[in-house]
Amino acid sequence: MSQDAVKQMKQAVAKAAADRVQSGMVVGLGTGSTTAFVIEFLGDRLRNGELSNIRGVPTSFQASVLAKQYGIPLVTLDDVTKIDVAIDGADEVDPAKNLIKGGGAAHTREKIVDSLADQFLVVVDSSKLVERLGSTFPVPVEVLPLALSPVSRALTALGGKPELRMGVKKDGPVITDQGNFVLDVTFAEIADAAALEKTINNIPGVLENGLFVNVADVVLVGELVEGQPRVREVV
Ligand SMILES: O=C(CO)[C@H](O)[C@H](O)COP(=O)(O)O
Repeated sequence: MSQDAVKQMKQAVAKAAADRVQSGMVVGLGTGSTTAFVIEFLGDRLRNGELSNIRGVPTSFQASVLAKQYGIPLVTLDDVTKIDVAIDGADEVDPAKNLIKGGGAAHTREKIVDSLADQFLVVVDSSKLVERLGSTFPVPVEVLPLALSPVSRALTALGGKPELRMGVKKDGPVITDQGNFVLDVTFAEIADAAALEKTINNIPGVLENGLFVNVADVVLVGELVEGQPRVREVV
């Protein structure tokens, strides 16, 4: 599929999600290329007066920068007791709306914000839909640097193949917004994603992993039908 086709799907689903936000809402702002369009469309709606008084809770440095650029006031988790909706992307979505996230190394903050929201709305293009989690994307695991070796051994003992995520346009490993490393862990098969999510998080030195089981409420999918962008909801 061409880059342009993927962009059209991402823009269509981002617009549909941004259109669901109402004035006065506190909105969790996800990370990635699809949510970048969501933030842009929210900014458009604020600017043209369609929307007012929203506040954003960013899930990453990227989301903060974009929100400031598009005029969305930001708050922290100390400032609000309620997030009305969180809008975030995903790397894989299974038929039960379970996810793998963390392609942008932001899954730790994303899981906090997305889990707190009254509604967690996932925005993906159709290439992200899979029958089984782990079939196209490894499980990202954020790890404290000092625990890299023992955590890698523990993940290998679980049947995974951990690989330290390396930077692009940077020598050395990716450093998360919290100052940690990311291990991308490939599993031959993930039979029980809920159990694996808990097991990985129980390894000392692991901050969070990218399995999001029973967190998503709504999944919107951007697709191209006969060359035209269309959005549908996973039911
Ligand atoms: O989990 C994420 C970042 O940690 C992203 O939401 C995920 O990688 C999807 O990104 P994109 O919208 O660019 O495809």
